[in-house]
Amino acid sequence: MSDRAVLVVNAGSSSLKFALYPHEAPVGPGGEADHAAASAALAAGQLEGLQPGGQLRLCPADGPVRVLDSPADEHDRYALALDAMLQHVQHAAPGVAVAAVAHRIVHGGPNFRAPVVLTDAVLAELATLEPLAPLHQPHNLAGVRALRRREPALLQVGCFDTAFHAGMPEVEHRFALPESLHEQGVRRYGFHGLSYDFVMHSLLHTSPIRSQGRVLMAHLGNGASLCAARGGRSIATSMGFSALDGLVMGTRCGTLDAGVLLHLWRQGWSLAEVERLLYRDSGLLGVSGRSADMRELHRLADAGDVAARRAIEVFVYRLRREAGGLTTVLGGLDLLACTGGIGEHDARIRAELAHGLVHLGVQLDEAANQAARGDRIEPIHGPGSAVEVWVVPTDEGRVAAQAAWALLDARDGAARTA
Ligand SMILES: Nc1ncnc2c1ncn2[C@@H]1O[C@H](COP(=O)(O)OP(=O)(O)O)[C@@H](O)[C@H]1O
Ligand SMILES: CC(=O)OP(=O)(O)O
Ligand SMILES: [Mg+2]
Repeated sequence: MSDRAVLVVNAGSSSLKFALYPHEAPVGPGGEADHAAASAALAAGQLEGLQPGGQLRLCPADGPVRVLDSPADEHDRYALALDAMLQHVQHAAPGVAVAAVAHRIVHGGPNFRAPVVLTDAVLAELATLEPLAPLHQPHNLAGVRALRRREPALLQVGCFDTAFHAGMPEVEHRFALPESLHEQGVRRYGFHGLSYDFVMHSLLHTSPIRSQGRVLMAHLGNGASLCAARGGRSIATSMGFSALDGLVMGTRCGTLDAGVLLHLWRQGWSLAEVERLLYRDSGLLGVSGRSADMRELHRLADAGDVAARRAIEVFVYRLRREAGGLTTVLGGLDLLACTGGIGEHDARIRAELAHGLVHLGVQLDEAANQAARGDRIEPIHGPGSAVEVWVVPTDEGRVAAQAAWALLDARDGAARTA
């Protein structure tokens, strides 16, 4: 076993997911990583209760939950939680040194199109993007700063959700707004890029030809988006300037007529109230008035709850509508891939999406769809389907770890030749 590993951190508003990955040599014809052959994470889990007033807990992926002290001061909370995480990974992988920490950072803005070492200057620039992803960016950066305070010498690397979409054509990333705003960076960026990168590389091994054709990837989790890819690269995506656009999400509204915002402002809503409405009180939660969790909504809808059923119907309708638009951009469809918590586990939503694309020749193997558990990559299309359909369990952490290793290897190489 390798004696060095990269710790991947994905910090959210109340929890921080972590996983420790050993060194993985890039393999495959183009030097790309073979996700299918990759070894498992050496340790994984999450810290919960990071929000003020929360009960801090360390929840290892394969062990009992540890309840931690919960100091009131935010810096003390982070310090205590990170101590517990570092102790846990040292215990779970004895003798393995953490060579770097790779962070999932959702917004890289116009300038960060590849993984980067997180210096103070980089952090300051990334902080200016916080208003564009208020559910994610402030927490992503808080994780970096807290680790920096605790381990100042540790190399920290930022890996951006937006980077996978950096090559989208201009017509896709431009808003129909004046040039001056475009120059300020008001454009579409796209998100969930680490997930799409993982899915695309996974498909390259199972469907080497079709994965390079017209591919639609559906990342359906708490946040949700679609990505159209050709030649393995993103050419269009449903999320835009911020992580609000596109599909209906757990608590986010997705695409919204900007006239609604003008209407609310005229009614006297404050900026904070509008932000809260769009990011936290809308989506599945807003429409149902019940829950942001798709499992819970199915349970309620099956028991006859009309509002829960309506939320699922709006989610599915908008998913199909957006999928239709992107397949037109692609000029047809060779492969559809489903990932994220809902995409991996929810056979009913997968079927709803696939049935909305029958006109393109999508045909499911209904039994295979029902049987797919999201624990491995597997096909769910029928024998006569013109389009391959795959369930792909995503691993954003592995993409971040591989990016960090590439940076570390390049540094080691440069140090040897210096
Ligand atoms: N077995 C399941 N069946 C249906 N939905 C599921 C299942 N497991 C998770 N989900 C849904 O996935 C969503 C969370 O997705 P996930 O990708 O885990 O979220 P996050 O964006 O926080 O990483 C929730 O709506 C949850 O209900
Ligand atoms: C960008 C985004 O929405 O991420 P998540 O799905 O993790 O909330
Ligand atoms: Mg997610």
